[in-house]
Amino acid sequence: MNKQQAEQLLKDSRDKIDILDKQILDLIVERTSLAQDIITSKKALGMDLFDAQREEAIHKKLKSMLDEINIDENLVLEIFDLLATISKNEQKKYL
Ligand SMILES: O=C(O)C(=O)C[C@]1(C(=O)O)C=C[C@@H](O)C=C1
Repeated sequence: MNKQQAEQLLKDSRDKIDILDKQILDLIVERTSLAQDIITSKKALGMDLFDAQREEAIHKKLKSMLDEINIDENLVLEIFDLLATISKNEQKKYL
């Protein structure tokens, strides 16, 4: 690969990352927007905001999906734990 090809490949890759980052952000916003309905339901059902069983089930599901995928499982789980934290912080606004 020559220098020009390498520069083009880097640019193309970064352009794709920019598109994916936008999609990821949109999905985070969409996931977080469910918080109000979730906490409204939980209040009506007398449930706590934190649901350890549900978070454990999400971990289990993710681990199984990551079985065939060669990326760091613990780091991916950390990302999803952060998503749950964002949701919990959002839910707290409606307590
Ligand atoms: O499913 C719920 O009960 C939620 O509140 C959502 C969610 C999540 O973001 O995945 C957040 C907090 C709970 O502890 C469990 C899961």
